[in-house]
Amino acid sequence: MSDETAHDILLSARGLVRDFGPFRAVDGVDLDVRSGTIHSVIGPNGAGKTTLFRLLTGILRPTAGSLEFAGEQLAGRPTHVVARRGIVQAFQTTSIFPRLTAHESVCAALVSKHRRSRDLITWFHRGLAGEASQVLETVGLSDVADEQARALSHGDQRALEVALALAMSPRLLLLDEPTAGMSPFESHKMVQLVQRLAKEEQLTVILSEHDMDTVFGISDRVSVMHQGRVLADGPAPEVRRNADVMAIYLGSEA
Ligand SMILES: Nc1ncnc2c1ncn2[C@@H]1O[C@H](COP(=O)(O)OP(=O)(O)OP(=O)(O)O)[C@@H](O)[C@H]1O
Repeated sequence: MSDETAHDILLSARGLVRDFGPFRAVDGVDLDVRSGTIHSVIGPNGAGKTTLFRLLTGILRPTAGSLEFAGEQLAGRPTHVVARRGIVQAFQTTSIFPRLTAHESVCAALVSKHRRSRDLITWFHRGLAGEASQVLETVGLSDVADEQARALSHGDQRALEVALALAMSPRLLLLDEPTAGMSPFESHKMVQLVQRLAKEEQLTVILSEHDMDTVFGISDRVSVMHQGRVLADGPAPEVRRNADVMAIYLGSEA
């Protein structure tokens, strides 16, 4: 990767604000996310991370502020437009189609991307089937492609959620606590998957995560939120040494 590419800013938020009635959950957030990097947003419970993600994906409209993505202003645009531009969040969606197999689930996501009905003509279906298999291979689920989503292990269900997001061909993938509830082995696999997506698929990733070993093991850059604001922001090793950050975590984490 050239120096120039490494420093391309893919997403740039300025002064993002989100109020819920009189309460300001996100309070003037500036965020620059560089292309091809893994950027973590951390902070104690209630810091505003999930609300920030909802602003980035268009689920929530900002009360104020701007959001530029790949040179286009996206603040306030609806979520399907934001997704089509390339910002996609992996959600816990496997419960929606518990009886579909992993492969059928990804096919369904691809159908929705291609905006076709489920009654597909055969050639198109074959194309989708191949594409779905590739996506499952990318996330390491080829072996369980024909298992029902509800029968997969927790770790594999979370990998399937990533697969469903990848089916939308994102440029920027958002992951909210991707290792939550996982065993150490499953967490390790998820971390490897995220790293592979960034390196081999040239994806940019924003993730929110409570496990600090995961955060500092995986991230290029880290933004620390506290009470709706970004308190610290920079390369991961720098943020780790930041005394204010340490104080927040020592003060808030049990
Ligand atoms: N729809 C809403 N209506 C009112 N208040 C909300 C709403 N959504 C979030 N909040 C409040 O905004 C604050 C930030 O919440 P948010 O979920 O963004 O924090 P978080 O950093 O993601 O926390 P956690 O790590 O616990 O998920 C919290 O005080 C929360 O109660």
